[in-house]
Parts: sequence; C-alpha cells; structure tokens
Amino acid sequence: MTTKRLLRALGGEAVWPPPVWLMRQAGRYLPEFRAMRAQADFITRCMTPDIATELTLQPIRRFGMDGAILFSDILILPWAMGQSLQFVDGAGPVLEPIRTEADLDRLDRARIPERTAPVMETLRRLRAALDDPAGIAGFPGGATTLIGFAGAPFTVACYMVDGGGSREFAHTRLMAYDTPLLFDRLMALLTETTADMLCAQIEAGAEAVMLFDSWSGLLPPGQFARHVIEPARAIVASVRARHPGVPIVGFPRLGGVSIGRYASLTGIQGIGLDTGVDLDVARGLLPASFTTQGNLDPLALLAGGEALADAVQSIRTAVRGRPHVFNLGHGVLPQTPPEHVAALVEAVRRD
Ligand SMILES: Cc1c2[nH]c(c1CCC(=O)O)Cc1[nH]c(c(CCC(=O)O)c1C)Cc1[nH]c(c(CCC(=O)O)c1C)Cc1[nH]c(c(C)c1CCC(=O)O)C2
Repeated sequence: MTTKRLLRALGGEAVWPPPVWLMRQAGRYLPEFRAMRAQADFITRCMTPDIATELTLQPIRRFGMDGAILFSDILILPWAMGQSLQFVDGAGPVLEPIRTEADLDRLDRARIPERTAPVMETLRRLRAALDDPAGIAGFPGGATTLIGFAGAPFTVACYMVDGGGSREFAHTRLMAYDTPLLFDRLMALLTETTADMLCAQIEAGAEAVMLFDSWSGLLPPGQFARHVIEPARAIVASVRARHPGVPIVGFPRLGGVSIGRYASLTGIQGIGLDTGVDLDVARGLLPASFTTQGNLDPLALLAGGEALADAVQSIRTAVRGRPHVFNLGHGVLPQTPPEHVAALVEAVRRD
C-alpha cells in the first residue's frame, strides 16, 4: 500500500489537504536555479545527471512538495532523434523545422535510448534521494512522488514543424490539412517513441507520468479527436500494458469542453486543468472519481498576499471531498517571489 499522498490522490482518493506540486517548480524564480544557469546551457543541464538531479530537488528542499518533476524538457525527444535544437535566451527553443518526407527520414529513433540515458540516470538518482529514509532538508523521506513526463505528440509536432514557439503554429496545422500522410507519419513516430520514453522513465524510477499537450486547444473538435485524444489513448494503452500500476495524468491545455471526451476516451487517471476551467463545470464533464489537477492562476501566485490566499481558498472549497492534486493552471512565472510559493504551499496544507 502506498503512503505517498500524491499517488493516493491519483488513485482516486480524496486526500485532504490535497497534495501539491507546481508545473515549472524548478525554474528561474529560484535564486539557486539562476546560480546554476551560468554553468551550462539548457540541454547540457538536462543531460548532466549531477545538475538535473540538483535542479529537480531545489524546490523540494525549499518547500517539501508532494511531487518532484524531472528536470528535462518535452523537446528532448526530437533532439534525441537528431533534430537540431537550441534554447536561445529570451526567444525560447529554436529547431531546424521538419517540413518534408526527407526531413522526417533524417530523424533516427534508434538513437533515443543512448541519447536519453543520462535522463534515466537522473531519475534513478532522484528516486534514491527522495526515498532515502533520512529525508531531504528536514522533510520526511519517502513522501515525495517522482513524476516523469513527455510532451504529447501534437504539441511536440508543433515545435518540430514550426521550428520554435508560435501563437498559431500555422505550419503544423496546415501540414495536418495539406499533407495529412506526412503529418500522420510524424504523429505515429511521436506516439510510439513517446510511449517508449515514458516506459523507460518508469523503469528508471518515475512513479507517475504526465503528458503535456500545451497547444491542444488550437484544434477544432474533429482534429482534437484525431490528433489529441487518439494519440493519448494509444500512448496510455501502450504504457499501461507494460506498467499497469503507474498513473498517467493528461494535460490537454485549453481543451475546453473537449476535456470530457479526452478524460473518458484516453484511459488516463488524472487530468490537468488550465486556469480558465471552472472546477465545478469540469467535474460535470469528467467521469466520477476522476482525479483533477490544477488550476491556480500563475498570476495570482505572482501577486501573492490576499489575492493568492483567496484564489487558493476557492480551489480548496471546490475540490473538497474529491480527488485533486493542487497545482497551477500553467507554469510558475520567472518573476514569482519564492516566498509566495512558500505561502501557497502553507495555505494549501491548512486543515
Ligand atoms: C511547451 C513546453 C516546453 N517544455 C515544456 C512544455 C509543456 C508545458 C508548457 O506548456 O509550459 C515542459 C517542461 N519544460 C521544463 C520542464 C521541467 C520540469 C518543471 O519544472 O516543470 C517541463 C515539464 C523545463 C524547462 N524548459 C525550458 C526552461 C527554461 C530554460 C532555461 O532556464 O534556460 C525550463 C526550466 C525552456 C522551454 N521549453 C519549452 C519552451 C517553450 C521553453 C522556453 C520558454 C521558457 O524559457 O520558459 C517547450
């Protein structure tokens, strides 16, 4: 029987107070994170177990979160297949775009295990550190759940095809209409390699995994079914066949009312909700005893004070008696004062 509060909540138990962790909890808002940024570029930080382990643990030491999310990125998968990738300060990720069959042919999935081996080593070290009975910085050992993750195929395809961040991801969405065979080939490759990578993360120590579909909300309902729900269903089936006990959380960001079909058709146990979702409305769309995760506005966390206290309290009231994992609706903003995060955790954990 598991005693980790996050795993109990993902198993459908109405744990109170709810377990808490934050998307992008390891990040620039922490001075100790900024201090390590100078040492190596982003991909090197992801690929060096000493550094990635340390960065993952920084927020655990400070706040004793219920979840520790691996320090890595959703774009490590295309990078591991040989797509060129750079993280440019202020501009985000820049990739050599995939636009043709020949571009796609150059990707080599056979390289993934070797190129992602350091990530798996990081997970092994993290699991040992988190489960050390001696605990971490005064927080008890064996209490924090190690979370692995991947980008969902559509969101990863957005960056691979457009070649970086975008508001519309027009190249990607046009490819889905104009050359559907090419797009489907890319999506099939991503669906299979993502399932394998999540399994490798679980085998290295991840106790739960999350599938980030940050841009799913760009798609109309028919395409949402085809490029968001269907790949997630295939990934969940593939991971579940190999690792039946490991919970999978989906995050179809900005999915609107389609989150109901996403939750019931993919086979996931938990769903990440973005800031715009009304928790009572979401509950009506989701299967009974389904675990929700979210959805505090990152700006309320940045604001702090009364605004933060009120926002935390209204989520606590909405989810009381139901399985819920407290989180933000999107990542921690770099300008966020760390004391606000401490105040959030304290407010969530009040009885
Ligand atoms: C779309 C997406 C990406 N990456 C991710 C998503 C899905 C979630 C979301 O919608 O935000 C997911 C992600 N990225 C990162 C994590 C690690 C774990 C965590 O702390 O949450 C996770 C889970 C680290 C990161 N990923 C990135 C950083 C910043 C790099 C740095 O510090 O130099 C970190 C800590 C870079 C990144 N990576 C990506 C972008 C657009 C950027 C640039 C924006 C930015 O700088 O904030 C792609």
